[in-house]
Amino acid sequence: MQSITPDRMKAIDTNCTHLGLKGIQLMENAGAAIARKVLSLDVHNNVLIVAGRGNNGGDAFVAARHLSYYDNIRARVILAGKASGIRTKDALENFNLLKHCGIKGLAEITDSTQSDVFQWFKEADVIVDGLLGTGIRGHVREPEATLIDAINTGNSYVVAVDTPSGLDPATGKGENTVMADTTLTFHRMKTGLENQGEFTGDVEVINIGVCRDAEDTVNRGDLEPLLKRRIDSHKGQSGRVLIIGGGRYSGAPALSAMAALRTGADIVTIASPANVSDTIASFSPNLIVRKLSSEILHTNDIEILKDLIHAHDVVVIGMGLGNEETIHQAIHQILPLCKKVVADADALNELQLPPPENCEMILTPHPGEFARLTGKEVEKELPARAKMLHDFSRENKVITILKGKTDIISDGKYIRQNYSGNAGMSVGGTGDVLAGIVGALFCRTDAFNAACCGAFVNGEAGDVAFAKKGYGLLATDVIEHITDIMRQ
Ligand SMILES: NC(=O)C1=CN([C@@H]2O[C@H](COP(=O)(O)OP(=O)(O)OC[C@H]3O[C@@H](n4cnc5c(N)ncnc54)[C@H](O)[C@@H]3O)[C@@H](O)[C@H]2O)[C@@H](O)CC1
Ligand SMILES: [K+]
Repeated sequence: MQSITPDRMKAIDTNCTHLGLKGIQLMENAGAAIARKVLSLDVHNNVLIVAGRGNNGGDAFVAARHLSYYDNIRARVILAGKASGIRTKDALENFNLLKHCGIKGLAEITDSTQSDVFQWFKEADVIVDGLLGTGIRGHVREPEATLIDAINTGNSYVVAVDTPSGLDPATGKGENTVMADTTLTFHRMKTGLENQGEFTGDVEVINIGVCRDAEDTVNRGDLEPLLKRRIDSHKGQSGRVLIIGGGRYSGAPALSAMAALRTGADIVTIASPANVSDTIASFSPNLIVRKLSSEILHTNDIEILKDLIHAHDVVVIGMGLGNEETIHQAIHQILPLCKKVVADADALNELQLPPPENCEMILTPHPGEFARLTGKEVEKELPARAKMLHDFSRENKVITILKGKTDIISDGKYIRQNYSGNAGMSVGGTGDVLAGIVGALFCRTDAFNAACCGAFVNGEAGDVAFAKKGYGLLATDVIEHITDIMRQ
């Protein structure tokens, strides 16, 4: 089973909420599993539950409630800080229930002078460590630091909730960290727990009932980290996208550019052949257009394009270019100059794969284009289609979004599906919109995440547009609703 980062786990948790599985349900399963683990130990008459003010503490409160059912167990709870400081609704609800559970002792610790309470550490057969989980940030502060020392000082058996408190669950590094005998981590192994050792003890992965779709499909939890922006960020920091398109058509690159702007890119430039550049510029005052020398994309323009490529983070190439040998030659010379590329439409013709070294490439084919790329008919059934996409992406070292009723995205390692979108989006131009969205996101995150979230945002914006316009929706309507999805 593959390990995941704490950030990925957070995205999966949030996706669960959006699918209708509440965090408090997962918390109940997590806490009940901790209690079962305590009950399985040979000696468990005195159990001390040490809880923080986040959801890791919430899991610990649930465990305390489950343990309080047994007359032969003296379950006592120490909260790090004051009850008024409990930060999440789920944790607070579970804390409040403890009043009704006959808990044998409940203390709120703010400093190390509460010596009578510290006696509880010495009396405990088992300590449940629910101080800090995947929400830990920076060096451990008080009162958690003192409580971690107290846990480590005694001879009790220590069960860590999700991760030993103090450990960085992404890297496995820890300074002031609980030394657990066993760690029960939830849903999947975390990257920082893989090398089970002095902090973690044995690590068990516990199923807490996460729905499959929270992990296998793209949802809000994947997108949310991309919506945050530093208040002091300045122009350019949120992404500079260069669109290379147009010549045969003028609308396509403009749609990509507007979509990239609405997705939050700071600077979007269109480099387009001379015959269409004025037309493209006339579509909107928001567009910056660089006129190229010829009527089609040509190798003569490579020097101009080289400077433009260096001045942007991501190149989105292909929309409306046309399908001629001169254009293919130009594209072959352009791609080695790029670090990050989204290749769509005409750039998918005669494309040489794998991409040049140091060029990360996202492809956005529809089934017809994908059939041309692979030289094979596209599988009709979803699992076979997904495998085909996975194998293609792995062999060619690209990230691919195969557009369809269900979009499938793969980087050759993982496969994800996107359910957002609707039949109204079969209208022309929505593919150009998708490429622009993906380009803007690719400035801010890794290629696979940009591809997944791009497909999701495009489909969600299309769904809002469909609710208003039905089958009359246009690609420009999808663009208008990108901001509904990209708002926090
Ligand atoms: N739906 C969910 O989100 C679920 C979360 N679960 C649990 O929730 C945990 C994550 O919960 P949270 O995101 O609330 O985070 P945590 O409970 O891990 O930690 C957040 C709390 O710790 C404090 N804190 C952070 N860094 C600190 C430091 N360096 N020193 C002292 N205090 C610090 C914060 O101020 C906050 O009060 C997981 O590890 C798991 O145990 C489970 O209940 C399953 C479901
Ligand atoms: K913990």
